[in-house]
Amino acid sequence: MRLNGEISIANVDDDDDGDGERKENELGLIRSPTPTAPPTRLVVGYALTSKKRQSFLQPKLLALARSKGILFIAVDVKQPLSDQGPFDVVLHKLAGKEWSQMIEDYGQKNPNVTVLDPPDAIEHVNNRQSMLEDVADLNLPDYYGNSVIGFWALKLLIGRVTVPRQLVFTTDPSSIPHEVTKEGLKLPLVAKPLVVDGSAKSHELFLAYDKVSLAKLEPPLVLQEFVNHGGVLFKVYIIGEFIKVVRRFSLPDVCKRELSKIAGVFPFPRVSCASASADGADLDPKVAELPPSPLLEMLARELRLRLGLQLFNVDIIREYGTRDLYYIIDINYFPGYGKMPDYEHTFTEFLLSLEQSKYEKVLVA
Ligand SMILES: O=P(O)(O)O[C@H]1[C@H](O)[C@@H](OP(=O)(O)O)[C@H](OP(=O)(O)O)[C@@H](OP(=O)(O)O)[C@H]1O
Ligand SMILES: Nc1ncnc2c1ncn2[C@@H]1O[C@H](COP(=O)(O)OP(=O)(O)O)[C@@H](O)[C@H]1O
Ligand SMILES: [Mg+2]
Ligand SMILES: [Mg+2]
Repeated sequence: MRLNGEISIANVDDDDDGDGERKENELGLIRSPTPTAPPTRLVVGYALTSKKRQSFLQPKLLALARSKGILFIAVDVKQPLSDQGPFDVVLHKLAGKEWSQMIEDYGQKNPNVTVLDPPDAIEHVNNRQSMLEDVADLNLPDYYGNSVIGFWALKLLIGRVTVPRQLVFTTDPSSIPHEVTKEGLKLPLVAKPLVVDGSAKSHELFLAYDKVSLAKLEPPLVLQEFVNHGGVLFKVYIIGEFIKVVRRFSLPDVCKRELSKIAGVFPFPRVSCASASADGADLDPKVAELPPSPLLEMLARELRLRLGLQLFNVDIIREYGTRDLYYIIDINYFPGYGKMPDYEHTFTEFLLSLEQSKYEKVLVA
């Protein structure tokens, strides 16, 4: 922590590419980007892809953070982390074992630095099988004090959360039709690459209308039952204890008639990723109604603890025709926060809360 801003020295040449981010000088000292900048309270090192830097490190975030004494500094992934900084927080989303190992070692050697988030926790949600295991295991009665009354009150008041049935295939696509029949998975099915590695390919999904065509798919993949949900999904952004839910357009429902007439597997575009939000759209109120806040709060809290992550979002759909049956279909580490309304305020507050909790720990110790 730099409550006194003791290592700041003024140098207007600091921000040499004009992006508002702070740079280090040759001595590794951190300098204020403008002579009037407030004292440095928190130094955040970031290791992000250029796509992520563009979408996340927007000028409005950098400017607000700077006004609160938070500095963002690019990590040089080719140099040892311990030779850089010093950082209070390291924010990262990069693929690869080498980086994971580097950040893991750094976190262990520097327990005072907050690494957002631990690489093993990220790896867990980068696999479409393990990402949903924690949801499937959520024990709602336990959460509400193990009482039968609590369980029913919860179900009636705020709804049920589950995951679609799914199977994993790692080899031999020719066995898929038989396995799907044996396990009684219902058509249509969504085929998703097993591992999410940030590549476009890991988001190439298919909708399968018949079993025979499933043999054409390329493992490793998961096959997940498609759940009709009225074409709208809820993206629940989590930043520490903060939650924000938005509506996004999703795939349209598939009716029985359509299913009986069509055969094949069809790629579909990343509908829900489009920045066009469904929030202002003229939607059926039953489809548009947001999941109840207590449900989202419970889910976010429980998942944050179970997953060991502070930065993630969850894609939730509500089964069409039900008022309260929710399915979690996807969990993303460090998602596109840049599309979240007011993200710059939320993220800045979050970073300051990390500083505050460190400060409180020091006082207690
Ligand atoms: O999986 P869905 O629900 O579509 O959400 C995606 C994933 O989190 C992407 O991460 P990844 O590709 O690692 O899975 C992320 O891309 P980046 O992290 O590469 O930016 C997208 O950010 P935006 O493209 O900013 O929306 C976000 O919308
Ligand atoms: N089981 C499902 N039922 C209905 N629609 C689904 C299901 N799984 C995925 N979708 C649709 O496909 C989109 C992409 O799937 P998702 O699992 O979120 O993958 P990605 O990680 O690429 O976003 C979702 O936003 C939703 O529109
Ligand atoms: Mg998704
Ligand atoms: Mg995803």
